[in-house]
Amino acid sequence: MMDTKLSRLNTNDSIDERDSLFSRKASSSALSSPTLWKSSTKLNKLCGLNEISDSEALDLNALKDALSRIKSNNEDDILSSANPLTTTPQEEIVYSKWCIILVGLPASGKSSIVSHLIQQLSNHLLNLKINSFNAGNFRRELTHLHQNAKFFNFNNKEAKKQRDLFASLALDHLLNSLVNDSLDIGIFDATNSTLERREKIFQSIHNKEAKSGIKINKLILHVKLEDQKLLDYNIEAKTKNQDYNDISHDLAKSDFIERLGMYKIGFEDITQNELNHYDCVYFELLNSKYFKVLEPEANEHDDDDDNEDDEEEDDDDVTIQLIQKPNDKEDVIYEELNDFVVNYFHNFGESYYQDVKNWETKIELKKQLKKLEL
Ligand SMILES: Nc1ncnc2c1ncn2[C@@H]1O[C@H](COP(=O)(O)OP(=O)(O)OP(=O)(O)O)[C@@H](O)[C@H]1O
Ligand SMILES: O=P(O)(O)OC[C@H]1O[C@](O)(CO)[C@@H](O)[C@@H]1O
Repeated sequence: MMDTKLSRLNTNDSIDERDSLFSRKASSSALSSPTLWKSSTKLNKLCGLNEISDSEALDLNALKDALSRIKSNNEDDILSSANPLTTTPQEEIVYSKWCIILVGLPASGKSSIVSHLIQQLSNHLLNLKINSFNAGNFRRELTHLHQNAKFFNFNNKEAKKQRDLFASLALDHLLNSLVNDSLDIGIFDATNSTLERREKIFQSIHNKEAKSGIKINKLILHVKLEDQKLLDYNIEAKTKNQDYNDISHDLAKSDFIERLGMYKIGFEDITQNELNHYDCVYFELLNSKYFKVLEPEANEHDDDDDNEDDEEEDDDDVTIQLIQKPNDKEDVIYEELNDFVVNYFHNFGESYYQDVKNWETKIELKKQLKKLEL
């Protein structure tokens, strides 16, 4: 293990990516066309927050139909949420293929970090084809309705089936894009909260590699949030996302907190033992500030072997922790990914912390004003 000081990259763009992935409206397509769903009467009744309290069954056949449409329609890019993919044939560069699997509770910052990742890598790697595939966007686009917190209850078997289906639609779309070479890096943005889900993901990637003969590098990016102030800010931002259009702020907030509670109960943390079964790199980003990097070779080491002195966090001057120094890989994408996580705080996290601070100050001022008015 070794400690390293973070260093600033030249690119220090100011960022306000709040809800950028959610506010990007998907382009029109067969999938988003309302006519596809006209026959599904159940869908019309599904989970309006103000209307009904529980999740009802989705028409799974209609969704499977949607899946086959995705498979047969490659230019259908509705639900991926990044930059347009452009390449100039004469300048075409051959990159290795990567699937980045996000793991993390709702509002931990996954989608925000994904948009930062896309921004940085697109800036640094010429003609890189990178895109994110968000399971929540598939849910929203395919149902056009608000799912309330009950939909995220892990004991709700029907809802779980549906969530798994939306996730598999997103993953399928991602993997197809990788093997048909319309994509170099596919980012799978979902909570991916359970061991069962993660095993399915790795199995799907394995099957796709076997069928296509194309090597897909795998990376888990585990986004953790343990700072209550940051979480409060994120939850506030979440009340403005597409799940809560036309819902009052207070109702949206309490519903999202309930949703988060469901996920906290159902979430299965990634263990060393689990990682040992996957051939993947593992990055962890805690509070958008501290990180860990684990490479497959290092996965056999037990965490307990780590020297406790090395694990001290220095809040004033950001210290990062490397479980193992990454090998000198020649893969330019690997280098960039590593650079992204190592320098995340200086390039992106710092301005996010500033936003949170400003928000807190605003709230404090409002409180003081209210007191004066009384
Ligand atoms: N690292 C970050 N940088 C900037 N803003 C952030 C960051 N993390 C969280 N936020 C803020 O918190 C909000 C919620 O975070 P985000 O949507 O990225 O979480 P998420 O883990 O993708 O949530 P979900 O799983 O519910 O979709 C964002 O809209 C943004 O305002
Ligand atoms: O299928 P999973 O892993 O629960 O993740 C997808 C879900 O996560 C969320 O982002 C949680 O807020 C939802 O928008 C989405 O439906």
